[in-house]
Amino acid sequence: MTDYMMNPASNVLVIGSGNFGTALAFHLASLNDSVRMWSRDTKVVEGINSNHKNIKYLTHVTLPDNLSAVGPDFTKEMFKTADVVLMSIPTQHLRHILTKIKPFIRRSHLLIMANKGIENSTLELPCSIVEGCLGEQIAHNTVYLSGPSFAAELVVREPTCVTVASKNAERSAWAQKVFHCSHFRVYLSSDIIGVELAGSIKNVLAIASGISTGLGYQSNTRAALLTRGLSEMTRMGVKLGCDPLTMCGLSGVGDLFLTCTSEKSRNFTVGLRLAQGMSLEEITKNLGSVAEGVATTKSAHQLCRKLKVYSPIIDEVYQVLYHGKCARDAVDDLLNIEPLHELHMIR
Ligand SMILES: NC(=O)c1ccc[n+]([C@@H]2O[C@H](COP(=O)([O-])OP(=O)(O)OC[C@H]3O[C@@H](n4cnc5c(N)ncnc54)[C@H](O)[C@@H]3O)[C@@H](O)[C@H]2O)c1
Ligand SMILES: O=P(O)(O)OC[C@H](O)CO
Repeated sequence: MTDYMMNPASNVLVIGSGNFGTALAFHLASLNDSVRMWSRDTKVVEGINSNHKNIKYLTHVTLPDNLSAVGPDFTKEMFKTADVVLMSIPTQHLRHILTKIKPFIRRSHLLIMANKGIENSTLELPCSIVEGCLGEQIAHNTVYLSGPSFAAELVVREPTCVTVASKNAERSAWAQKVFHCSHFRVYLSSDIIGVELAGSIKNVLAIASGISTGLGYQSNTRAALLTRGLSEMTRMGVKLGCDPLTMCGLSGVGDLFLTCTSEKSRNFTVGLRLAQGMSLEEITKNLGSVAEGVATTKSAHQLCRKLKVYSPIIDEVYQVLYHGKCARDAVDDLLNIEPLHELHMIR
């Protein structure tokens, strides 16, 4: 029997000390032997090690004694002592960081990716970026985590259910053990692309939902927007060979409901503020944290053109974000499209 099966507690290295990295590190520290968080910012590292606080993200949370910080350099030692390496870096920067840590990654590491998004320069999901940077074997063993999980709720131990997807069932089971506790449940999937695509596109739809709310539209409109958005996501998934049922899971409708209905969502907040007349530049500058949907909108719009997928909502969000289209005109144009058969181009 493999070591981790005998003793599920592990030494964890979390790369990325933002909201989600900090929340996951906090959770993992309660279940595992030791957790180290890597940050590119020396002051964040010092704050965690001297005061048990992250001075930039989730600043109110007191971090436990078995959680320490490392960085800004990467060293061989950090990886040698880790069983689990969890990445929580914004998708547009993932390739750069993976290239840096490549010499230190071993096959024995349980590598978990927690980011959501589609890379602008390549239109690739994180799973393709991992394969391109670290090779087929490591990609085969990597686990992708997604689902409805606000960082701020994880740190108050709100019951949360997520999905992990991997080509390697044993690694998924390991990840399940590493995270599992009474308030954090991990479901399994083998549809990596479906899980990652859903987690990326829901952020674009959350911007749309924020715009709709900001313009004063109410619950009927939101329900229609989410459902028609789900169709766009599903059409993309089907073209990419995913199981359409993945879109009904935690990483699909689960995260779609969460993110499109709450002001706790940064993507929803971006849409809300756009509708209130703020510029995208001003919004992203003041957010203090990444809203992946902003960059993903550009990639999703291009990907739909490439795949020849009908995507009216994604396209309108793209026009608002990148071509200065008035948000109200975008909603009017969506309301004026000719209704098709409801499941048009999905089946
Ligand atoms: N916050 C959440 O509730 C949540 C939940 C689920 C998934 N996610 C996903 O997790 C990922 C990270 O989100 P977050 O909320 O932690 O973002 P964040 O903006 O709070 O933090 C991002 C972290 O990445 C670091 N970073 C940014 N650019 C970098 C670069 N070029 N090199 C190295 N480090 C860099 C920042 O310093 C920061 O520590 C995103 O893909 C997000 O969609 C977030
Ligand atoms: O704050 P958001 O919009 O980035 O959403 C965070 C998570 O993705 C929710 O599952």
